[in-house]
Amino acid sequence: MNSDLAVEAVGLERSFVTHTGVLRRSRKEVEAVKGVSFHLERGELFGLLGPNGAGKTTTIKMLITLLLPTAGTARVLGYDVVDDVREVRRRIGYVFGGDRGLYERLSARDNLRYFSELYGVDPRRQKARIEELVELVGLTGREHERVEGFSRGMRQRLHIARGLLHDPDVLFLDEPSIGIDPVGARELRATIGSLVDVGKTVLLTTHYMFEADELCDRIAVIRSGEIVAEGTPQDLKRLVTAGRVLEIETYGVAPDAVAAATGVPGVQGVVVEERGQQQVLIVQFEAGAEVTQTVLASLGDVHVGRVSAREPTLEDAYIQLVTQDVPG
Ligand SMILES: Nc1ncnc2c1ncn2[C@@H]1O[C@H](COP(=O)(O)OP(=O)(O)OP(=O)(O)O)[C@@H](O)[C@H]1O
Repeated sequence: MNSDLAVEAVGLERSFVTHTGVLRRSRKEVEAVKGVSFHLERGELFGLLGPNGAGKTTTIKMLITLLLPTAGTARVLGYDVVDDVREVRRRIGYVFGGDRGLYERLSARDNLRYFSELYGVDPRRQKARIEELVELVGLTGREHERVEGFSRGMRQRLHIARGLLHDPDVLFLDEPSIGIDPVGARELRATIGSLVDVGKTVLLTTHYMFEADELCDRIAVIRSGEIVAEGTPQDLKRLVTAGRVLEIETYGVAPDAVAAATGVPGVQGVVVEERGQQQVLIVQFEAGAEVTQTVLASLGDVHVGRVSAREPTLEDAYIQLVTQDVPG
C-alpha cells in the first residue's frame, strides 16, 4: 500500500445476499464487485465507467465507508476504509446523481449554511467558505434564490458545493450529470474540471463518454464487477481501435450479414447500434486498410443509407469493451 496515493483499492470485493420467492425462499448471492484494483494519484481526475449494474456505485460506497468490503482492502490518503473510518470521512466528499437532498424553500446560500452547521464547519470560516464555493461552482449572483427555481444542472453544482463544504481532498461524484440538458452539462463539466485546478482529487462515474473523454486523466472500465481496461482516454481508444471507424446506416440488416462484414480482412470488429428504424454498423478496421467496398459487398442486398469514415471515439472503445471479448 502506498500512502502517497489519493485512493488505492486492492482486490476489492463485495457480494450481496438476496432472498427470492415467498413460499420456497431461495438464497441468491450476487457478486457485485469481484476483486477490483486501481489507484488515483493525488490531483487526478479518474473516471470509473461501466454499464448499469457493473458495480460502480458499490465500489464507491466501499471507498466512502458506507459499505464494508467482503474482501480486499482500500485506502484513501493512506487511511484504511474499514479501520480508519473517521479519518477517511473527514477527507472525502461525495455527490450522488439525482437532485434530492436540498431544501427547496431555502436559498442556495441558506442550504450551504445549513449543511455547514451539519458538517461542523468552523462558524468563523463559514461565510467566506460559502462565498468561495458558490463562485467555484458558478452560482455567484444566484445564491440568494430559492432552490425550487433552480435547473437540475444548477442543483447538481450546488450539491458539489455542499460536498466540498468541509474542504475534503478527495471528491466522489457518482453520475453527477444524469438527466441534465447539454448546456447545464457543459457548465457542470466546467465545474468538475475546476475541482482539480484547486487541488482536489476526483473520482467520477458517468454514462456520457464525451464527458469522460473531456474530463478524465485516466479511466477504468468496469464490467460485471471486474475491471476490463484501464488507461488514459487515448490509451483506451488505441487499445480497442488501433485503426479507424466506418459507420454504415442500414435498414433491416440480418445477423449473417453482420457476421460476413466481421469476416472481411482488415476488419477488427462490428457493433450494431439500433437507432429507430435504422441499424448503424460501427465497423472498426485497421488503419490503412481499404475496407469500405468489401464490407458493403459483404452485406448483400441490404438497404444501405449514409456511409462515413471517422476517427474512433471513446464511445466506440467503451462499447467494444463492455460488449465484446477484450483483445489480448
Ligand atoms: N443492496 C444490495 N442488495 C443486493 N444487490 C445489490 C445491492 N446493491 C447493489 N446490488 C447489485 O450489485 C450489482 C452492482 O450494482 P451497482 O449499483 O454497484 O452498479 P452500478 O455500476 O453503479 O450501476 P448503475 O450504472 O446502474 O448505477 C447489481 O447487480 C445490483 O443489483
